[in-house]
Amino acid sequence: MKTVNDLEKEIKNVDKELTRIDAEIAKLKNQQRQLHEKKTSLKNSINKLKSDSLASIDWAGTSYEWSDDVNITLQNVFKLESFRPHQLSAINCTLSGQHAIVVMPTGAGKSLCYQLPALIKPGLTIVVSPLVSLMEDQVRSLTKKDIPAQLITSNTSREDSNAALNILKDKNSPIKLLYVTPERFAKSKRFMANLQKCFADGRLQRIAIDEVHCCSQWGHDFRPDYKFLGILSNMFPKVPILGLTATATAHVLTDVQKILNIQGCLVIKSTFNRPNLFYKILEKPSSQEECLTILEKLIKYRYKGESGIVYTHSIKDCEDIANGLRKRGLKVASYHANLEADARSKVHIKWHDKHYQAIVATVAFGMGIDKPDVRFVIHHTISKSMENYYQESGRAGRDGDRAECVTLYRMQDLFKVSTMVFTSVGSLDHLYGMVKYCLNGTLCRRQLIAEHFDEDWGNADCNKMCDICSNPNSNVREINLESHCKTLASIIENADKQDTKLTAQKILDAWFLKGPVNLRHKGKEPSISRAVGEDVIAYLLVENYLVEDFHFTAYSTISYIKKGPNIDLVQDPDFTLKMPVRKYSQFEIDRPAPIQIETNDNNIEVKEKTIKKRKLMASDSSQTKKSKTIVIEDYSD
Ligand SMILES: Nc1ncnc2c1ncn2[C@@H]1O[C@H](COP(=O)(O)OP(=O)(O)OP(=O)(O)O)[C@@H](O)[C@H]1O
Repeated sequence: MKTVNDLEKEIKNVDKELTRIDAEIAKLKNQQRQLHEKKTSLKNSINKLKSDSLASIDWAGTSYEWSDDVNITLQNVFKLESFRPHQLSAINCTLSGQHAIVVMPTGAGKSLCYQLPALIKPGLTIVVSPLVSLMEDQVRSLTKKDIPAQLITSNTSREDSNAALNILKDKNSPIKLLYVTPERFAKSKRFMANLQKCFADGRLQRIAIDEVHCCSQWGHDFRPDYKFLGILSNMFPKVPILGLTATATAHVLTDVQKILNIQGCLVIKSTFNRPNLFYKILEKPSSQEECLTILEKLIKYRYKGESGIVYTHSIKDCEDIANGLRKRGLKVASYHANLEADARSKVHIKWHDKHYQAIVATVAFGMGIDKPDVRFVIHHTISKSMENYYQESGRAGRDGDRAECVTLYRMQDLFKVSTMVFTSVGSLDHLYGMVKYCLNGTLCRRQLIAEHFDEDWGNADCNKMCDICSNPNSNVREINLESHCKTLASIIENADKQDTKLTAQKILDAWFLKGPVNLRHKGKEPSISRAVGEDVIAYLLVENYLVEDFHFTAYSTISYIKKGPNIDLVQDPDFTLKMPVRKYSQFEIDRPAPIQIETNDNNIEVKEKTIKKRKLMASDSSQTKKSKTIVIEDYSD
């Protein structure tokens, strides 16, 4: 008979064995993980090789069997003289029946890559597009060119929708492009059945998927219904898929190919630099009235007679600002998600036709704004990421002429946005990327955008088209942050002891010896201005010396500030941290903006529009001299 001791000994041995097995399992799991990683990396390498081998083909050639037709269609139907970079490659590739993803910046001309091929061969091109306004715009502009195009949206009447669905079945239908939302694939069995019929009849020529990054959760605009599009490549073999996006991060592109099941396809990517856009950060005043004055002056004087967009953070802001500007005599309209689809369409059209000078919008006014002459995009509040900022500001200057992207920044807006986005994974990092762009006072703004897209543009690529490069001689003052960090940490610790949470404003108050006496810093008032103090707090947040701590109340979310993981570094005697102090460069909000783009060699690339204006000016002898000067400041408007 075994004793308790014997049994306990046995348990110990079993435990030992279990520990050994656990260790073995952990080791095997680790090996398994490594093998999975290796497999993924090998698959990626195969896809990359496939993609590279496709890329080695001369897609921009002009000796394809369809090349003559392509050229004639470009000139006679689209009334365009020549292709923009990568358009011809995308067209030849998709006409060859290859899957491809085209990555071009906003306004670079992605639509032509599927609109033109649609006219070259018989059959129908399906265009998947996420937004009704985008589809309406495109169908409107195609119809103007006598290109037969149709759309089916949730706003389409039952009758029109039936007619549109019949296009898929009708072998004699003249329609060349049919625009649908991704929801149509996911939710309408009738649509899918008709599409299968279209394929069986050999009429399904191509599937173009606009804003294809919406497939990926890593993209900035994930739409669950886009995932459903993954079935298309198997369901319709040999029908080329052409994905188009302005989102270029490698992660998103790989993910999109995987979801659409077109790994190893040709990826055509152009640079993201938009040389005609001038980037500028303006200091945002604290009161709405002062903000309105800035917007009023910009729209009335700097952008006199020009079209633009003012992006706002919320529907309330959007309405308030639009009303405020209207009271100041400006022709503007608001655009946001609470407006009926019909009202939104009307606003869009009236803006397009210059009845409204500017649209004051939330980000609901988004993809597919096909207005080439947008001369300004003003962000009244910062975007939630650099990716979003690039897309939103990129709606300016699609015609290639100079346009301006102005962002009004102040620290408080960081919290307006963070309290709205913090629940989604990675959103704070994205927002802090945007804040870094605004806080930057030394690096070319274009360079910061380039880094975001894994590109490298030298200063020459900017040509003084940002507020930093256009003002290169300003002396940059740096301030040491070590003692400020310590002060801010002690303010937070002191409040903690009193069970009080501090917002950034309260910390600023305590730091500048304002607000409740018990929370105030015990030392001297800092030698910097409160505006620089705001930048210091924002800087320490984005660099993880401070962190936001979100709390819900019944009506809102509050962002309190706590010490961050890096704050302990301050204890190290060798610790140093410097922040360049921003200096706002001169920017005349009440005089017309320049209208030309400078080239590398400091000559002026006089745009067609400028030449026309110059000709007008030359007829007035008193102006003739001015028209010949090198730095052209055009105030003729
Ligand atoms: N080859 C070309 N020559 C001159 N203009 C062109 C050419 N291709 C396109 N465009 C014009 O450029 C403008 C922008 O084109 P498009 O709407 O296709 O851009 P996009 O890349 O699709 O932008 P987004 O990402 O916002 O959808 C349009 O006004 C279009 O007519």
